[in-house]
Amino acid sequence: MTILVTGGAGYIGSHTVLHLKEQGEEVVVLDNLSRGHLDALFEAPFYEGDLHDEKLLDEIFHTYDIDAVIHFAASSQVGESVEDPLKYYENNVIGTFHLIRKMVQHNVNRIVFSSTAAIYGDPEFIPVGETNATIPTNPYGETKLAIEKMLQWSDQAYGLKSVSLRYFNAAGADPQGRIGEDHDPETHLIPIVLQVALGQREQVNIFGDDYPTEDGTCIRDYIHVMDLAEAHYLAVKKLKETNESAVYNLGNGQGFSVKQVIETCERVTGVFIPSTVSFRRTGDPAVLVAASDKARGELKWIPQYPSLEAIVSHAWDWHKSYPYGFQTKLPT
Ligand SMILES: NC(=O)c1ccc[n+]([C@@H]2O[C@H](COP(=O)([O-])OP(=O)(O)OC[C@H]3O[C@@H](n4cnc5c(N)ncnc54)[C@H](O)[C@@H]3O)[C@@H](O)[C@H]2O)c1
Ligand SMILES: O=c1ccn([C@@H]2O[C@H](COP(=O)(O)OP(=O)(O)O[C@H]3O[C@H](CO)[C@@H](O)[C@H](O)[C@H]3O)[C@@H](O)[C@H]2O)c(=O)[nH]1
Repeated sequence: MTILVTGGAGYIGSHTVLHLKEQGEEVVVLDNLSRGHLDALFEAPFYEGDLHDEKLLDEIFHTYDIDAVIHFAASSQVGESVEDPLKYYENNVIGTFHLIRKMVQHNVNRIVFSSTAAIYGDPEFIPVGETNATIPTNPYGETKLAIEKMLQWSDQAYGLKSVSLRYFNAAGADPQGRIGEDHDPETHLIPIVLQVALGQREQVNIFGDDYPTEDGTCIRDYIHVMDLAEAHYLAVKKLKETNESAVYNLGNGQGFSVKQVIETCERVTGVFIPSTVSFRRTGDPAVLVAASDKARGELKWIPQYPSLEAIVSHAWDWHKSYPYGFQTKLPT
């Protein structure tokens, strides 16, 4: 297959590109490098450009016979989306609109879309199944939900088949240490805690300890980035086999509080992690834990690295080798 990966120089995208290449698939990458890194890419044809650039999309779809698109390119920070919602509507909703319009015009009719647990908002039932109500608590989740709906209507109208993968919290790194998570600024919990372990930050700021959870801090379901990569591969194959649209949650089904994540990082790194408690971050739901039985059953998806220790330990290996990101690999 030839697969166009948008956002393929980003964190989850680059791990998926690596996995697809290892499975022998052809990959073409489109990324505007606003958050991605050339160093994260493995020998794939690369277009530096934007989803909004329809001429560039025409060029890609003319040049390659694309079997499917895996669409990661987006803005994806919950806090930023609350502060600047229009950025999220522009980059996520309008950006995807251009992509879908060009796919329809060029008769490319399979897409795997990066959706998110954030579309559920503060779920009534835990673990959250795909049929739970979708009431986002932040603009980021709203834009992802709008895209899911755009995809559903595009299936009905144009026969565009999609799999929306609602992932919970991506974490970890390539177990062989070739690539990892490099965001500047970093906003995700695990890399921030590891930056404290590396001595790059003085402490972790815990966003609220007055949530209705056992220790008062937010609970999330952390899923290894390579397990997400495999789920994308399985989703593309399923789309090709069945030609049916679907929606799947992707998580481990186990929740960890912010404090438990910090404790796990202390165990893995052997370093004491100082922390302080501040106000809640607006838009954060208290608990997000996935029911992923549907993906396990229909995609035959079996996460290989479900333990938080393994996830943190792969992330730690990468951060130790590249303490300030891709530009700073230390000699081994
Ligand atoms: N990280 C998570 O925990 C998580 C969880 C659920 C869903 N997601 C979704 O998964 C996807 C990937 O997330 P990530 O953590 O790898 O993010 P990331 O920021 O590392 O990757 C996104 C990539 O898309 C590129 N990009 C952004 N806007 C673009 C545009 N308009 N045109 C071209 N390229 C553009 C960026 O340069 C970056 O390389 C996103 O859609 C995100 O919403 C992430
Ligand atoms: O310095 C920090 C950073 C985070 N947190 C907390 O840690 C948890 C995890 O936060 P973070 O790593 O920023 O992830 P989320 O905000 O849960 O969002 C991630 O996970 C979502 C799915 O659950 C995705 O949709 C988003 O794209 C992705 O960024 C949250 O409770 C935060 O409040 C802190 O307490 N301190």
